[in-house]
Amino acid sequence: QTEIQWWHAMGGELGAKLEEITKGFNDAQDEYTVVPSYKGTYPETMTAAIAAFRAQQQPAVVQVFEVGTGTMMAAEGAIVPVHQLMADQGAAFDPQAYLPAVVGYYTDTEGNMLSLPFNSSTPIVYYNKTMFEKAGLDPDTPPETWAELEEFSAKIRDSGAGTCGFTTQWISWIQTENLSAWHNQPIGTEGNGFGGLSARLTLNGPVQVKHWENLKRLSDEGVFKYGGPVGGDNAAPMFYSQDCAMYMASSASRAGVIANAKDFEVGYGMLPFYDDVEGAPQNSIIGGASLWVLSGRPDEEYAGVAKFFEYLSTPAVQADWASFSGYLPITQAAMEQMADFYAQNPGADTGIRQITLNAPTENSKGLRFGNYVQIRGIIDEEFEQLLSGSKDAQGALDAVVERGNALLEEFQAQNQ
Ligand SMILES: O=P(O)(O)OC[C@H](O)CO
Repeated sequence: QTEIQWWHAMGGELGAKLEEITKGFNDAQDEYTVVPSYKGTYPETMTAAIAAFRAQQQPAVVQVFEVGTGTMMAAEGAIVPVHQLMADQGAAFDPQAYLPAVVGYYTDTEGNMLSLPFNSSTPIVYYNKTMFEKAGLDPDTPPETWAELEEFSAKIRDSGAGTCGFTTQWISWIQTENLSAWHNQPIGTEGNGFGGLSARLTLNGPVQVKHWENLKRLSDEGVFKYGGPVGGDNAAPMFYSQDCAMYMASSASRAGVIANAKDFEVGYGMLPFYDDVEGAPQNSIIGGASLWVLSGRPDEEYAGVAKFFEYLSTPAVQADWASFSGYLPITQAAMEQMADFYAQNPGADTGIRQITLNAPTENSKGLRFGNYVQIRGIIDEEFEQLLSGSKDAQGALDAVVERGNALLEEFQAQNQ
């Protein structure tokens, strides 16, 4: 038997489901055993894989979050492009089967898909219907705009239903990148980096500045509670404990929310928007991750990886994973299989409706920048400067642009 190492970043309920899916493949044939290993957060998993590659101890497959795509695409000798792997191994692979928002993200400028889409998400609003009722709010109506979100938060706090209006995961992904796409604002030049390595950040525009200013004010007022850097791991507990009535998080936080919302009913809503921004709401962008194949492993492992990827791409596996997790159905076929599930689980389709709300523009089809994992770290650092009062919103976002652009220049110089 050939063992195939798969490093991933899925913890909790998602990790358990990933192992169950892998077992399904291992049990169905006897040539290969895929061994999944949890390596921590997305940035930790990516860093571990890069270090392992340098030490020639890399796994065959690694799960890399969507914002690592620019860096992975540039690492030409280190990766085996998925379209090439599947062709070399004579495996079935149809990039056209994937939804356009997904294909575009993982395809190079020649139209080749370089990694295998596996888990695509988008951020949504989870809200506590039980707290809404206590506050005299309609439990079936989530806030549509930021003004409503503030109004609802005031009612939650004034009525004593909760101490905090809302919290959020990922200041970078949700409150900066998606905020921008949702309001049809660019975050960088060259179509948010899709046009090439000369792209530079522009995420210090008036809409982003106004939004960060609001988050600072709401934080000072106690309406918003910050969940911490990177994914904002402290946010979920504040929602589960019913301190905060609303929680902006990945659609794939659904599995965790269902498991932890023991004493209350959960509602689902789209991200709020500013109704004075023309073109909002536009569409949100994907998050999550894809599977990259690393070079330098024995040939027999690649034959097994191709078989495993065929299995992961079947509509049944995709639909099972998406229904359980809240990740989006990433192929047309999986989406069709999920029609009954969506009909029986109101709100579970919020993410897919939001990401397809309008045809994507240059500002809302995603982003592709090198060194972006580090740039996300800068976004977190500057947001904390804002919260502590050391900088105002304009100053913090200007600093993100200046420091981020230095990293983009460095990346361009190294990869041209
Ligand atoms: O938690 P996920 O898998 O939906 O991913 C969230 C972000 O996209 C990570 O960059």
